[in-house]
Amino acid sequence: MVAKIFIDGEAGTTGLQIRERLAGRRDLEVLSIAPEKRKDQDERKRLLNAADVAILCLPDDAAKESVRLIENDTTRVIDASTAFRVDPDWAYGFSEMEKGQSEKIAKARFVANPGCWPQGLIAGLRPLIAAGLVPADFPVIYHGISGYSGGGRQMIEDYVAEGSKASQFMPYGLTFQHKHVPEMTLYTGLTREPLFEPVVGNFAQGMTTALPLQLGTLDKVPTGAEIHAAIADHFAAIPDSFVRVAPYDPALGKTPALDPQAHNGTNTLTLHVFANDARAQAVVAAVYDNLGKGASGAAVQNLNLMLGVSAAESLAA
Ligand SMILES: NC(=O)C1=CN([C@@H]2O[C@H](COP(=O)(O)OP(=O)(O)OC[C@H]3O[C@@H](n4cnc5c(N)ncnc54)[C@H](OP(=O)(O)O)[C@@H]3O)[C@@H](O)[C@H]2O)C=CC1
Ligand SMILES: CC(=O)N[C@@H](CCC(=O)OP(=O)(O)O)C(=O)O
Repeated sequence: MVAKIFIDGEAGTTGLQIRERLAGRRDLEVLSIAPEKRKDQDERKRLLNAADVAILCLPDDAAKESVRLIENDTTRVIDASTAFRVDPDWAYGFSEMEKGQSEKIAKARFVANPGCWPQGLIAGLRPLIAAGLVPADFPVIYHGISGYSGGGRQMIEDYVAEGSKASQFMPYGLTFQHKHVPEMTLYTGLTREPLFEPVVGNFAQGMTTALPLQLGTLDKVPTGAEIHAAIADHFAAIPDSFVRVAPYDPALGKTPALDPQAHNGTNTLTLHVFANDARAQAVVAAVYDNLGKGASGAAVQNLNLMLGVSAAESLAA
């Protein structure tokens, strides 16, 4: 069977990248909307209801509207927005988050694709809380730098227009109420909200995030090797994982592998552990493409799970 896919918001940053990733797939038919009708409710409704899977690449309010426009019981949905990420009726689309998550996604009718920023934190912290190395009420600080495509079409246009005059390093969200905080809290297993300090850089695509850990206040201070082992063991047990864990090297003080653009164009997320046991300090860093594993790559990974297509098959399709 050839599955019909409709990308609502196909002309936007995330939608375009999904289209590119699906180009050449013979197991799918992409239902396209005429550019002049892309905000026409009747035409979107027709296509949403004709699709086997609708992928929503829209602002939150428009994504909620698309879900309301689906009148049948069959169209399945992957939503790239923030609208449904902590909704218990939606499966969270980070398949490597825990054993069994990919099966939940495969069976789900509604899948909320994860936010770009939350994935680096969930990937690095959830295994540490689950292993009891870091308590659930730990005062977590999480920060990182993202390429400007993370801000969508408008931010891309602004940065391109300003060119080299645009800020190289622009911290934002300094009221600490970023829309990703609820999702970060829920899926890491934290009982206290993390302090999140994001930065946009003057480059288009890619991100590096960091979770610094001041471990000296804990009754039992985990070593860097224990932190690395908990994370590596978690991902080793996940089939078809796109999350890699770099080998642990306590002597490594700096590494070009932390370049935010290192994984651009891929669906890979790599975790790195750095630690100084004598100082009871560690950092878990993540490198990935905000438009890859952070958005469109994850959406295609989830689509493949929902259609029962393996990653290898999808490349061959
Ligand atoms: N960029 C990123 O790194 C990531 C983005 N996301 C999320 O994915 C979603 C899409 O983001 P992104 O692709 O960056 O955003 P863009 O602004 O690049 O694209 C959004 C698209 O939706 C269209 N659109 C807006 N309102 C409507 C509407 N009412 N009906 C139909 N189409 C509409 C826009 O058209 P027009 O431009 O003409 O207004 C545009 O084509 C957002 O919810 C975002 O938060 C998730 C993960 C990462
Ligand atoms: C650089 C930049 O502005 N990034 C966006 C996040 C992009 C993203 O992936 O957020 P969603 O998944 O929720 O869309 C932001 O911080 O709001």
